[in-house]
Amino acid sequence: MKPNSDETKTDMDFINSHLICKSSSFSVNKSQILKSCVHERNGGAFLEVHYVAERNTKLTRRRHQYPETLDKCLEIHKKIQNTLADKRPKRLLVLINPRSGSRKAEKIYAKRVLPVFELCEIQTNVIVTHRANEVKDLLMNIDLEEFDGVVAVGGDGIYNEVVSGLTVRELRDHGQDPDNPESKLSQLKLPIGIIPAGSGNYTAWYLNGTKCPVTAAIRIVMGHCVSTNIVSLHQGNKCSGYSGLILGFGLFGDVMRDCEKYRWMGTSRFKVIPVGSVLNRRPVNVSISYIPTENKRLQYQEDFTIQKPDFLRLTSVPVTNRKSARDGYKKRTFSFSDTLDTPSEWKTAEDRVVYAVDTYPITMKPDGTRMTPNFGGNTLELLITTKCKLADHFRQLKEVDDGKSSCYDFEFVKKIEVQRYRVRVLRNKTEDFYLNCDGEVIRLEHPEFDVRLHKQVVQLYGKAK
Ligand SMILES: Nc1ncnc2c1ncn2[C@@H]1O[C@H](COP(=O)(O)OP(=O)(O)OP(=O)(O)O)[C@@H](O)[C@H]1O
Repeated sequence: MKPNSDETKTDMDFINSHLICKSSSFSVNKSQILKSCVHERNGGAFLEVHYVAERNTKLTRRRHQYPETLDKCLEIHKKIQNTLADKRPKRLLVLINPRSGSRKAEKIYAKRVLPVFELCEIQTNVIVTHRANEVKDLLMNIDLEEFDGVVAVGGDGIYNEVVSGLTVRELRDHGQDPDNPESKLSQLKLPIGIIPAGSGNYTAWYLNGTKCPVTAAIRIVMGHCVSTNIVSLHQGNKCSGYSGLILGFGLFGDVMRDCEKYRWMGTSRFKVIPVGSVLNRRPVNVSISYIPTENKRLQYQEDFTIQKPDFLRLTSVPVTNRKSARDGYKKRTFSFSDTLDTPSEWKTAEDRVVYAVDTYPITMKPDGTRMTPNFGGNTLELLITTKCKLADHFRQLKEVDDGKSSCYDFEFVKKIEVQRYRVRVLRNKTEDFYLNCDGEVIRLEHPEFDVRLHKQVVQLYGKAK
């Protein structure tokens, strides 16, 4: 039976009063306990408590043993079991990219992650991939009811594959066409965990403040989730992908294409190659149109007393929540993508010659002198880098790389808060253009692409705020 919060609090006081009296310097709270077990030895007994210690941003496992009577051990153990959150996952689908980073993903999983999962008695179904896009295909057909969450072991690319696979699956399961940019996306069925074992590992780093795989594993077993946004990318009536980290056109597409050519250099390619790409930067003639955030009816997000028109209520609320929607609309069930896009909301950007057009679904916001990642915000920042001197461009990119809060305060960088945007390349037909989608290179096949924000559709196992 699920304990109520009063019982949990009392149980926790009880547990701590017993644990503290055995070791005055030690107490635990509910969110620190990984597991407890009772051992009998030489006619006596002891309670073993596995818990989490946090130092800076890193989490480590610790263990404490308490000699007690068997009855007392069993009593405390039972109360600990009651307090452990029922949202902790019990069955995980683990997808490992053996080619990630320095090809140590399998080893990292076996040595640093599996012991945490085993300790917490999590059942795992582990699949090591053999090729790119295998994960996307697999997630189309696998029985998702069998799992409480999906874990990607690798870099931002394998995370992207999991997001893309689950997104297409979600749309298909709700009778929506992934190739239609107007399709409404609801929250993905399963939370996603990321074990950093790739080259960049930015998503895991933003999420946990560290690239430590043990910390990521502990965050997964604790079951706390952070809601995050993604964007969809369409070109020529086809979905080209989804991004949860970066979608960059122009310079950032070229940088990634150049870096892919030098994959054999390992992670050092990201330090050297971009310099050459910037030196060879290409101005691109484009027309950019967008739906600005302020035009949208955002009050629906916050103000639950405002009633949506009936036709929106019936179409936008996920099936499982429709009853509560009819019963007074108590649940927060719809997202921005539920509102209607009308042609009158589109605006056109003035700039026609650009070096880069990019967006970050995890928005970087200034916090003092540094940029810090923000998950699940209401808007997407469309960053347009217009014509500028090479030296100034280098200076600005260096500030981005250093995570400085002033990195977009350059007059040649335009920042527009949007919900959606389109870029049309007014191009020279012989030139190829590329997009950087979470570190993967996508070649532009059509003169126009369409990008749309989907808010808080992904739940990531991570640090609860
Ligand atoms: N078995 C495989 N062989 C080759 N490529 C694979 C395999 N499994 C997955 N991939 C692809 O490898 C690409 C890169 O993977 P991943 O992001 O995990 O590593 P990375 O590029 O080293 O790290 P990061 O993206 O953090 O820089 C992804 O696009 C993924 O689709």
